[in-house]
Amino acid sequence: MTVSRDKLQKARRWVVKIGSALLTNDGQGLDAEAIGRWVDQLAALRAQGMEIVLVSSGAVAEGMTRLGWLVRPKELNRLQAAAAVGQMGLVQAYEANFQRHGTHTAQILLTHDDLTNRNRYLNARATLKTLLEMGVVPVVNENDTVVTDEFRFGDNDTLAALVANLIEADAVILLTDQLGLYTADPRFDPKAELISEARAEDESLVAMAGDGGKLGRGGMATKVRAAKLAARSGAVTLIASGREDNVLLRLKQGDVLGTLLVPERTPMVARKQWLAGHLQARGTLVLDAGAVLALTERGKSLLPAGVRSLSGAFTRGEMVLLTDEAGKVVARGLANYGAEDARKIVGKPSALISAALGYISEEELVHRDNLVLV
Ligand SMILES: Nc1ncnc2c1ncn2[C@@H]1O[C@H](COP(=O)(O)OP(=O)(O)O)[C@@H](O)[C@H]1O
Ligand SMILES: N[C@@H](CCC(=O)OP(=O)(O)O)C(=O)O
Repeated sequence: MTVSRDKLQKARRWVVKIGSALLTNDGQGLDAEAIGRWVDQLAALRAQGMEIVLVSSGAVAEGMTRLGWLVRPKELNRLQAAAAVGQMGLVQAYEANFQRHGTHTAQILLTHDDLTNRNRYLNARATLKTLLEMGVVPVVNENDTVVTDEFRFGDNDTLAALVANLIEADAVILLTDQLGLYTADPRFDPKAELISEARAEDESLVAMAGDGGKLGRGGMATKVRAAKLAARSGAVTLIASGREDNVLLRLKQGDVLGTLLVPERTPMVARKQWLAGHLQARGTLVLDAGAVLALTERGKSLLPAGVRSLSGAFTRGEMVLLTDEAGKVVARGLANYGAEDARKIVGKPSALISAALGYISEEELVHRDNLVLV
């Protein structure tokens, strides 16, 4: 197994996207049996301790089937109406199948606006992370009812990548109707060859990736672009056929399937750069001298014991500044506890967290992986 495949295998948080082309069996309505098989695999991955966010297309296609429309309408309002009808079928299918495994699902409908507006972005992030903590599988789609041409993702490959950025997923799995990315569109070029691995930022991929089929929106072009977006926060992207037997389980086992697109920098470096540049700090933790040294010299996580005081109104998962006692910022990082709970545990040894709060999430207040030195 290559080093990069190993990264995919070790990844704990996956965003799995199932495209229209695959879900709707070429316009014959939702492929109920296939959905059942993907859900079985996702439930098995969850049972192995993985966190899964599902991004599912298919609302417009399923709506068209339910309404008896044979041709995809051009008018936005009719497309939106079809999506609203079809979304019911989509969530019913996932809910019923996950119920067989005793797993709850949650419907999340997002627009481009939701991910550019700071408050909505943070709320979407906190909700998704809370659902994952509770063992729920979020089922995400674009909120087709309210989007306008300027503010739509348009394709769910982009949405999947932005969701991966949002929740710092380790990998994005794009399931489609081809075995992966070929050197040219295999529908038109019989000599096209499957690419097993490439850099997500490799510009030559753009020329190879063509448009989608009659149901899908973006084809491989949007998948290649999505891989580049996902790479910003360190996620690897895997494009594979959802029709391969047990494709998700085999990927997790390390089987070499599909096309893997890896960030140029190591995922951890990319993720830290993303953290550093992207999120606005919502609070400040003042560290004692020992904690400053542990972070800056020894590469450690921040424990509650090393914090003298804190300010701000941050919630779990939000960015905080870490300063020394003179007020100099030494690092930025994502807090494992919200301000209210953090106040109850600062200065205390980790062994006392559970007594102070009645629960324990993590023994670190800010984990090393979520921390960037300034
Ligand atoms: N270089 C390429 N390699 C593989 N498939 C390609 C390539 N260029 C274009 N395609 C087309 O992209 C389609 C998949 O994208 P799309 O139809 O949007 O599906 P989805 O709904 O799964 O996103 C394939 O059916 C294929 O014909
Ligand atoms: N929101 C749309 C999905 C758009 C779409 O088809 O995306 P894709 O599967 O990436 O080609 C729907 O549910 O129909």
